[in-house]
Amino acid sequence: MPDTISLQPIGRIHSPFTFTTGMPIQTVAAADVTGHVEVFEAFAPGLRDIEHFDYLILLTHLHQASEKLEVVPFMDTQSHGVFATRSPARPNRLGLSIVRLLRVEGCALHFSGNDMLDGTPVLDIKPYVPALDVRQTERIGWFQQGLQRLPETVSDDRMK
Ligand SMILES: C[S@@+](CC[C@H](N)C(=O)[O-])C[C@H]1O[C@@H](n2cnc3c(N)ncnc32)[C@H](O)[C@@H]1O
Repeated sequence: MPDTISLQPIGRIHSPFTFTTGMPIQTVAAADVTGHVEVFEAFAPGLRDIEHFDYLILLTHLHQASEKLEVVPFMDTQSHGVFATRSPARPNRLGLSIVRLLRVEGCALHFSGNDMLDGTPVLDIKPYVPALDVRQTERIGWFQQGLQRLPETVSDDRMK
């Protein structure tokens, strides 16, 4: 296995958020906040048929985050191992945002549900398919309590 893997962004996020402080922490809590993915021209053929999906999974590089192994998540006051959280500060700084596709204009994918900074590099886009992506589960760890905070929690700069 290689020690490092180099990835090429396929696009970038256009978002109203230029600072992490005060912005939404998850797309599900920011359903009214719009943005768009600018897909770079070289990747345009990969967009064929994408307009037939309501939701997309955006895999992003949260480029302004730091890399941590233990964090106090936005929705908790206790520290957790980063892999038990959705913290942006993590090895490789990968983000996963499920967004609602509003319309496609050329290489621009307009969406609602936005928890990404302006300029966030996009590494991949996948269609969200409930039959593949949804599981019923009761065991959600510390989120069992933490999710109660989701509606009123916004980001701060602790992940820098
Ligand atoms: C908690 S993460 C969740 C991201 C994604 N929904 C996930 O679960 O992987 C969302 C937060 O990441 C931070 N963030 C968003 N875009 C970023 C970027 N490009 N660089 C650094 N931090 C970013 C903001 O603090 C935002 O509130």
